[in-house]
Amino acid sequence: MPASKANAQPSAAGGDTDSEHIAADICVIGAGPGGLAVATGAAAFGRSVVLIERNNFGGDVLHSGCIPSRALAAVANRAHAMRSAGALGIAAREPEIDLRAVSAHVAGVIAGVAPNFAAERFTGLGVRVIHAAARFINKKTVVAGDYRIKARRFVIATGSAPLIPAIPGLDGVPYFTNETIFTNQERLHSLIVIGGGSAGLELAQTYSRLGSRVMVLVAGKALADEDPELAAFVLEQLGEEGISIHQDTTVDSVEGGLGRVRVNVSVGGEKHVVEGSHLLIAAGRRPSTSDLGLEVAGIRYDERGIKVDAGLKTSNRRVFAIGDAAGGPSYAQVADYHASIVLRRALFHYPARVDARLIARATFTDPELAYVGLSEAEAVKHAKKIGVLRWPYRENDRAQAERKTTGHVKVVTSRDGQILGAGIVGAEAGELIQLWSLAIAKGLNIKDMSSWVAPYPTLSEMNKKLGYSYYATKSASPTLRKVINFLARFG
Ligand SMILES: Cc1cc2nc3c(=O)[nH]c(=O)nc-3n(C[C@H](O)[C@H](O)[C@H](O)COP(=O)(O)OP(=O)(O)OC[C@H]3O[C@@H](n4cnc5c(N)ncnc54)[C@H](O)[C@@H]3O)c2cc1C
Ligand SMILES: NC(=O)c1ccc[n+]([C@@H]2O[C@H](COP(=O)([O-])OP(=O)(O)OC[C@H]3O[C@@H](n4cnc5c(N)ncnc54)[C@H](O)[C@@H]3O)[C@@H](O)[C@H]2O)c1
Repeated sequence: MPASKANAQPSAAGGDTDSEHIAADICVIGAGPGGLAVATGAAAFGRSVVLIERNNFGGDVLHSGCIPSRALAAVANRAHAMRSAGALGIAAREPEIDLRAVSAHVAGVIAGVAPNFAAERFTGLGVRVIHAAARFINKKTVVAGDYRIKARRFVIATGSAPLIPAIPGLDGVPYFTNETIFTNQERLHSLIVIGGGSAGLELAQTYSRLGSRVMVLVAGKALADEDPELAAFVLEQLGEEGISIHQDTTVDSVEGGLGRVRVNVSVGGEKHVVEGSHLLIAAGRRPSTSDLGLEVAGIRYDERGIKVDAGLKTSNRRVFAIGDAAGGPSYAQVADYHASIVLRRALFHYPARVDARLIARATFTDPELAYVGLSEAEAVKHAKKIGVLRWPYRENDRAQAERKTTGHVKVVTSRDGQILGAGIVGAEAGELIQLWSLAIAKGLNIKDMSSWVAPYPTLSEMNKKLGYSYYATKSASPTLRKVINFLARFG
């Protein structure tokens, strides 16, 4: 998109006594990871950018998602390490947890990360920042506070909010969501979690390790979007830690009050009551699309999000939608990836399209669960014959040294070895998956995965050894297969 000289900086066009008129190349609505990445990229290429945020810069990532959940989990995991230190020869002990200090730690981490998301950082790049709620008033104009913005392109990056299921009685019972739980300083004696996705299970394990008795209620299967073979490791570990996970459970109603919650459920036609002191709703997301004036802007949407094509264009050709607002998988890296596509399209007219196979994801339970590319079930549809390779953590020397032997690496290939998908469940899975992300992005063959030298002893060696094990699957001789598999351990 060419930036006319007149538009090199957002300009006050005047003409209306009540509001300032601004003309810009790009107007971004929402300052979460998606919106900020678009604003940064467009400003870096000299485009005039208006960025509108109605709340805090940083969106869910900084205030109510990724960062506070990792910070709180860090405390919980340290507490768990103290309780389970016996295996390493250190006297195990029950940690004394000061929840006020924990809360200060979480706030401190947010404060430490906040400068990366601060409004001043973006004004410094030449972005014009408006603190107000944005709304379209026609197909070409957005109003925000006292401003009317006309732009060549608009980018909706308004994210999502917790989905609160229509459960009878819920209105009358206090509950946490991700927007409130991270500022909690109260001891949660027993926590009922409704929802068995990433958010529900990460928080279930965190609170369990902080000392709460935790029960998880799930409408279907827990971690239903993940490879069941890998998810089973996570569910088993949570079970071993005393978290009760009730799958295929219908929540009929909720009753009670502060410190005393009763959830009436049905499982296979039988009625049960689950009681706890507190309730957390982690039942999915609702895209933030209301009050945006999408109808007057001619932008189609439904309850899952704004409708976009593979290039993230909405039904209004001037407007893109990205990240959680555009439905699809809800991850910060998706919002960021979407931003890169919009930038290529809007700035360079490059016909970039979303390729879902490239998006790696990780659930940060212990063990972590990470995946990239096609699942085994999807791969079967994609390629007539597939190969599945596995490498267990217990065969890795570093995993043995650190007593982190739970889990395995699993890779799905085409018949000729093209890497179609990879999943890892175990320690540092979110880090280890990244090599496979690169392999898939670059179209590598599984044979390439044995052509590099890894430092010893590292967990990353598992990725390489799995590459070697491919040769064993190709050998017709059972003896040779055994030899290759044996040698792979030393490769
Ligand atoms: C508990 C939890 C943990 C998570 N952990 C992870 C994780 O570890 N890794 C990961 O990748 N993802 C994680 N996510 C998901 C991740 O937070 C989201 O996918 C990501 O924040 C989406 O980014 P976004 O830019 O689309 O929207 P958001 O981050 O939601 O930002 C949208 C912004 O738009 C603003 N806005 C909305 N409407 C308007 C309006 N009308 N006018 C002006 N501004 C507006 C909002 O105030 C907000 O600041 C987690 C989510 C939850 C709930
Ligand atoms: N590590 C990460 O990257 C990370 C961490 C947390 C959240 N997230 C993202 O944030 C989003 C929100 O996470 P989430 O776990 O809330 O959503 P989700 O959609 O992944 O899971 C929702 C869960 O709630 C259950 N559920 C829904 N309604 C229910 C009801 N009435 N009764 C019982 N169970 C019910 C579903 O069966 C499912 O298990 C997800 O899309 C996820 O990708 C990512």
